[in-house]
Amino acid sequence: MENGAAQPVIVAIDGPSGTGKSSTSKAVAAQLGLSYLDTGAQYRAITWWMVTNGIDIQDPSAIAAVAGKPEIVSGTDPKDPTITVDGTDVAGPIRGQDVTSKVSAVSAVPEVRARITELQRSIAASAVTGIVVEGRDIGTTVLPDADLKIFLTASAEARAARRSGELKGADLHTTREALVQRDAADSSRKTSPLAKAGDAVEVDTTELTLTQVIECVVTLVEEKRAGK
Ligand SMILES: Nc1ncnc2c1ncn2[C@@H]1O[C@H](COP(=O)(O)OP(=O)(O)O)[C@@H](O)[C@H]1O
Ligand SMILES: Nc1ccn([C@@H]2O[C@H](COP(=O)(O)OP(=O)(O)O)[C@@H](O)[C@H]2O)c(=O)n1
Repeated sequence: MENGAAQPVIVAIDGPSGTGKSSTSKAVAAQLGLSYLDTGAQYRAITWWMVTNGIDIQDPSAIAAVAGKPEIVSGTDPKDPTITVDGTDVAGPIRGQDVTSKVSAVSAVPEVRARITELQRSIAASAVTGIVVEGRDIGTTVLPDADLKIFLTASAEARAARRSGELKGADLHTTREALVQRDAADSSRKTSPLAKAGDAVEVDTTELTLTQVIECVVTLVEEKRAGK
């Protein structure tokens, strides 16, 4: 389109846990009038369903056999993102320790990834003004043609401190160990591991405030839109 009629803009934000993906993505999307998709919430939601239905998390073939069953719906308003499974609001339970400790095993199963990836692509394709999609494999696998790809990083210490702050004073060492372990599992799985796309812009957020990270990403999106 020419003369200012904006094309939908697709922004992929990837990175390990606690680098600021969710906070940054929501703020950038709200500021720019874009939709927002938290793909981690979708993997957490399918994990919640597996746990609730007594599926053996150690058995990839058992997970694969039922991967198509739960209906996962994501609300993409950055000011009020929602997530339901078969009509039940699971926004609270998916953040619990039980789901967090099992999500890497469930999300490593190729049938789970195929199902969720298809859902993510259809949500992105239907975003009228565009969308900010955050996760682990968005730039590499889900939306390889995204207009802008960002890869957020931060030291394990900074990420653990941020997370234990959220978990109301959870032990820093335990939080750090769990986080590093989950990153290792996510980075080493065979199917679309956590990885930086070759054409992604890497932003180390260790020494940046959240406001600085948001400003940085908004500027990058605006530069892209201006055709720089
Ligand atoms: N640059 C930053 N500096 C300090 N705290 C941050 C920064 N970015 C995010 N946070 C805080 O760290 C926590 C984790 O951020 P979040 O956006 O959920 O990360 P992710 O989605 O990558 O796991 C949140 O409490 C958030 O407010
Ligand atoms: N695109 C994605 C997003 C999340 N995930 C999985 O989902 C888990 C939870 O993601 P999340 O974004 O909610 O995690 P946090 O960064 O919030 O801790 C990750 O640890 C991955 O196992 C994935 O495999 N691919």
